[in-house]
Amino acid sequence: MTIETTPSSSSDPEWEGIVAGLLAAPATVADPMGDTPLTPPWVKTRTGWKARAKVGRANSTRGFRRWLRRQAGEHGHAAQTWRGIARTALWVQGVEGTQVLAARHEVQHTQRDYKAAKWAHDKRLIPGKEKDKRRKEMEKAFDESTKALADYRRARTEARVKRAARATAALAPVAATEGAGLYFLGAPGGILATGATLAALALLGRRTTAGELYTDRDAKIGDGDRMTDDMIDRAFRDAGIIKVDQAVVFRSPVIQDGAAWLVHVEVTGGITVADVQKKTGPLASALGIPRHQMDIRHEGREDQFSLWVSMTDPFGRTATNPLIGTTAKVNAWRDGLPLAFDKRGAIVLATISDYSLLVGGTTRSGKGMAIANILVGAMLDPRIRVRLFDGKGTGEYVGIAESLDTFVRRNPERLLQFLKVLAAELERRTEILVDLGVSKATEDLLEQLGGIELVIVDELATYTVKGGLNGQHAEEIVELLAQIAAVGAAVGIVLVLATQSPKVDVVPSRLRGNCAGRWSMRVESATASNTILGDGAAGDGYDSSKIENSKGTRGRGWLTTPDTGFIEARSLFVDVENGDLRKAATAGLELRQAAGRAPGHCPDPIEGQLAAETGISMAAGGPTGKGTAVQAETEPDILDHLIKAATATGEENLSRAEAFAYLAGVDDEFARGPEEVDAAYVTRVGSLVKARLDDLGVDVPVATVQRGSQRPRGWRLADLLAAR
Ligand SMILES: Nc1ncnc2c1ncn2[C@@H]1O[C@H](COP(=O)(O)OP(=O)(O)OP(=O)(O)O)[C@@H](O)[C@H]1O
Repeated sequence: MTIETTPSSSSDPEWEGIVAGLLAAPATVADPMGDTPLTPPWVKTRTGWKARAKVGRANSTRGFRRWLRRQAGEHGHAAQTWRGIARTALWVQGVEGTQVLAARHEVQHTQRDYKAAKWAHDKRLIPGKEKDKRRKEMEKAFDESTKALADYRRARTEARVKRAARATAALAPVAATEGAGLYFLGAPGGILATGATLAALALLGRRTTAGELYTDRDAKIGDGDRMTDDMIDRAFRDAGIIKVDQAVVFRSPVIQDGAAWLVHVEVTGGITVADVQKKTGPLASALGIPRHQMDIRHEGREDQFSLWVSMTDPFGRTATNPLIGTTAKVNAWRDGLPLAFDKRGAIVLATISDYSLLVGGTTRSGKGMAIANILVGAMLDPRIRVRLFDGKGTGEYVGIAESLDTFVRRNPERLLQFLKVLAAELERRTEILVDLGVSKATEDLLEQLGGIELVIVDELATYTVKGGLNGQHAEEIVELLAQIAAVGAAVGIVLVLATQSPKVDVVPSRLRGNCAGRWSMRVESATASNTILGDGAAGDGYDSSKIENSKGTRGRGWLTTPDTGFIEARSLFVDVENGDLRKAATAGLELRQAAGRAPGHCPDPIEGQLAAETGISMAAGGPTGKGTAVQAETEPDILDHLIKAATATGEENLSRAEAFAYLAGVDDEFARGPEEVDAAYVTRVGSLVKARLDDLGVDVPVATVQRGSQRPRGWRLADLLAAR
């Protein structure tokens, strides 16, 4: 099973619209002087405008978020405006206040001196000469006090005049703007003018008290900022990916990809993409976003990659499996089955041609959904024989049993019998390839090999735990699963194994190692995550225990294959409860009927062999149709006997002699009487078979079969099954 991703753009109607617009756009107008701006013509088409509007909307949202964040600090616009008002008030106040204060202080001082001189002068019994002196001192102090008072009054008046002038200078433009606004535009004009005044005040207050101007040099994408070369360089340094003397080389400008940013970069100095991927966590925090909003994708060279950063949670949405509602055939071998979507919204396709897949996750993490996606796709490729072993044993898949080539519920013994037959089938197919001189099945060889075998085992723990139910088969089951997983895909036999107990006793490392596709949904611990993804994966940052436990994260997980490496993905949605899976199964059954391959109604070497060995075929859920490996209540009729006998021959047909011999063993009526001669016996038993078939209301055409050099008459297995 190979996992590939296809850009969702191929299925994105918007993108298709853009491409259509591009094709429909008029040819570029000649520009011999090369002086018109380089604007691709599609930009001016309807779809072009729509795309620009989308980008514009995203930018406005970002701008608003950035503005909101700025408001919280001292660079906020409200803080700026207050500072502007305070600064203007301070300017209007001016420095004259100090002079007024000094003059007032002088007045108080001189008045105190005058009072002291007057008191000294007014004393009695002072000799005349001294009295004169004191009078002169008193008069001098009085003059000084009067002068100081005059100076103070002058300073005060001067200060008032200057303040009034400055206040007028400050208020006049405000009043003029406000007046003009109201006069010319009425209330909206008044609002506009107020806005202008506030903007002017914000401009005056744009420096903080420490003199700093607002700068977004340290801003992060998470702060609502646009991604820039500078920001990426800084983030790489902060995350410790590059050193001070190293730089990130930009192979493209930073472009906007819907609600995300995309840039193609190169790292130097021996750093590889793997090194960068291991630092995803620190890099994401340097950019101020959760790590699942960032995607680093290898691009050809070891040092080149694309960096994609989303403003929103890429897995915060569900995406429905695009095959829901389809009844047309799909080519699972060549095109793949839609399984999940990745961070960039591309559909992840699983092509049933290269690897087996192991899916793990705790209960309610979305394993069932992963299997539902595989089933939906597999149903629509009638070349696939879908064989489902449900270890949970619930009724989950009973509704689609009719469309399954094998359906068995919770029966380790049957799985073991099945795997033994499948291992023999694997050998048979390998021999065919060896004879043809090829190492791997191709699409052209599929028919010759016997189609594609897709074996789904849901809840491995039922089958692989030694101490579990029928634990005596566990060792053999694990060994056979591991062998088939290792080489099966090359001959068209693919396993999908799911477990909700990612422990080594459920998934031994040998089994995991042979499943090259691994998908771990949310698990409880890093060890459990490693049990699915491989040792050391959690240490490298691929850890499914870090996926949050919430409804919105169901179906999310880490997926790894040799083609994609580790990618984070969320399974596509199949509304099982509302019958999506059933609809796909019905469509699948119709496709199989049309191709003469309906489960239980066509030769099936594996179930045929098992029926011969055990007496029960589990095609379409077995005799009960519910996946229980027990014989149906009713007695087998003539048709059952003939089908069983035809399957047992291994020739896919049955001669009359073989049929009579078989029937004689199961029903006394068909036994030869002691006196009966050959001709009489053949005539009697031949008529009896016909009568029994007539009783059933079926008509099985008689065919010639090859037995050595003889060509006796008999029946084909396909005809018998069709009659059934
Ligand atoms: N990709 C997805 N998108 C939306 N919903 C999902 C997705 N995957 C799973 N869910 C929802 O999560 C729930 C659990 O999913 P599911 O039954 O597949 O989990 P599980 O691991 O198989 O659980 P259990 O072990 O109990 O069977 C279901 O209701 C399903 O609808």
